[in-house]
Amino acid sequence: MAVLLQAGDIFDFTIDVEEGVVGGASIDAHGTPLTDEVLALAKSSDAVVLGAMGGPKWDGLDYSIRPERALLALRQELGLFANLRPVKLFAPLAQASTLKPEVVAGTDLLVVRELTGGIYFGQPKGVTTEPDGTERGFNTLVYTTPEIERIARVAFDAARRRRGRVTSVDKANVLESTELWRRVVTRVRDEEGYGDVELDHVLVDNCAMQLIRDPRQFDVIVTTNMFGDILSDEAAMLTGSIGMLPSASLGGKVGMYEPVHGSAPDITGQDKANPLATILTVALMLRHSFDQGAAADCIEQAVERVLEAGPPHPGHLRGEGQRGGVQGDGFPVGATGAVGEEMRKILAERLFPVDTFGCWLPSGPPASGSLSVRPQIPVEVLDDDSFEDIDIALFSRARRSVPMLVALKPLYDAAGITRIVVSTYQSVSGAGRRAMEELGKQTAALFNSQEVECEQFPHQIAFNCIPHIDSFLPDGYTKEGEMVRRPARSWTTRKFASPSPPPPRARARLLQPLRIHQRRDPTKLSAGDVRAILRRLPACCSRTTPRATTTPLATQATGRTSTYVGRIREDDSVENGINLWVVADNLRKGAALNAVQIAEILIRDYH
Ligand SMILES: NC(=O)c1ccc[n+]([C@@H]2O[C@H](COP(=O)([O-])OP(=O)(O)OC[C@H]3O[C@@H](n4cnc5c(N)ncnc54)[C@H](O)[C@@H]3O)[C@@H](O)[C@H]2O)c1
Ligand SMILES: CC(C)[C@H](C(=O)O)[C@@H](O)C(=O)O
Repeated sequence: MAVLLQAGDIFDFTIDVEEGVVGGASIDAHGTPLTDEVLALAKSSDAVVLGAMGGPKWDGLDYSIRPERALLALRQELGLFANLRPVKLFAPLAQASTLKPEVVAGTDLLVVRELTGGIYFGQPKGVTTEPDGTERGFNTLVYTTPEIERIARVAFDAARRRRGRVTSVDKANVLESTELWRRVVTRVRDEEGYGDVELDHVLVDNCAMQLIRDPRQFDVIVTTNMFGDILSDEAAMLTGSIGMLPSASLGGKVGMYEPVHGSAPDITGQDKANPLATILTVALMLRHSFDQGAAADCIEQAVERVLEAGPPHPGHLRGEGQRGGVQGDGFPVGATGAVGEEMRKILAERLFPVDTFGCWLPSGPPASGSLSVRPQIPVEVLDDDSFEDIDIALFSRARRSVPMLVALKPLYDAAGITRIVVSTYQSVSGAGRRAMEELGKQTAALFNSQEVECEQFPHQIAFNCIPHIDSFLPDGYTKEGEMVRRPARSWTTRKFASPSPPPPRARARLLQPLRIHQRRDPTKLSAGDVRAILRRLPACCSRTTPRATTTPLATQATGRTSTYVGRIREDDSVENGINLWVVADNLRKGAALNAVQIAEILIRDYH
């Protein structure tokens, strides 16, 4: 949901989301895996995203009311006969597969699985008892020509958009129904104008072997319901984890989008499940059902960049919960402060590859209850010996200039900048946890008509804006102003102007909007040029608002890693001037993430 909402934010679309309960949760609540209401809701939607269902709790139930029946019923009721399962190795995960990297490198195939026929739905089926007491279980593998024709067309059409090659997988040497499958697929190719698509037939047992021998030989694999189920789980391991595989079930009016994996009951509640298959499934939905190809591309690129930034340990990808990369310890310093807390969250989110985490405090014992991390991690006081046997120590101070420079660097590279005039509006969070607590206390006091107490700030900060931050330097500027100027100066040898007016401390809790007047020389950039340059940055670095007049808001950036840039205008008060409005999460982007990203680069490039 968070990915969907954020994609909507960036690409300016809204998708109304309603949730329905299916599978085990529905059995528990309503005694049936799929209620009429939820089926009607699915039918009246434009698309359905399905979470996995099933688990040992319901395994003893009669087949007709098992959780998985909901899935099969939805597929059948929605007419979703074509299940597309793209199997693409993200390059950073070549090492994550249990197969050799040189075998899996370049894997990019599509399994087109027939989804509403075959042995899953064939009649008769069941378990009967013979007169002598012997039990007899049976299912029927049945396919009709129309069922095979329509899935063959899907495969040929898909191959035309890819590398033009279809491998049809069957068991025609033994099973009559799949001998029919082979004949019909060949006829569709020859008689329906798909002569440009290369077709070959492979027996399923051979295909299972070929997939792990040389996956690059495959482009599109089209196969029956059960073979598709099995081969796609096998193919998942080419990508490093079953937690990487999305799927789209198509064919009816409403598309359904399902990660390939199941409910992973063996890792329930352990915070180890890989969410990327579901995230990539949302991308497929945006592409196929909502014509939002750009948003889908952006999500897929974001996944790739996350994997590039810090290759997670293969075990963690597969849900084994190990961490690797650096066989040692990682310690954030000052980890109980606001920045430290944010840094710990980021380390966990990005599966930062170290064996163990600990936290250092610059001095004194941790205040009781100040560490709310789960799982509990050790906190030590920093001393002269602290760095012994430590692989990575993360230090961070809030850098007001970081978000600003994210936006300015590409403009500097493209056209040069001679002068920047900055007005920064900074949040209380930049002054640390105690300052944020003071804001909370003062706000509560004011609402209760009580006197406010000022300890962290020289003046009341709640419902106020203090027009300077930090102490004054002899030249009349503040230390905080210097913190904006200094990094910008070191970034380029050119001269930068002083912040003007002096940066005020605003009462917003978390965010740090920066307003930049920028003049550059010698190349002239229009507002459109600037927008185009910033749009080319990866979404995880910077986002421009969809319309020229939209101003990014503090609330938009809260908890996000991007720098948001909007209201890009030409400034006619100076030659070649540009005005930008830049917003970022002060703690996350300006302070905590930076140190973590630097550590990730160190591990990636130098470890
Ligand atoms: N679409 C669905 O709803 C769906 C699909 C497959 C299985 N199932 C159901 O799920 C239950 C468990 O089935 P299973 O164990 O055979 O298959 P599974 O896919 O749930 O798990 C197989 C293995 O892969 C791991 N795994 C699965 N998803 C993962 C993820 N996102 N990240 C990391 N590791 C992951 C699991 O921990 C497990 O070790 C069964 O009840 C089955 O019917 C549901
Ligand atoms: C849970 C089960 C019914 C389902 C299937 O066999 O289709 C699953 O394995 C899948 O791959 O989606």
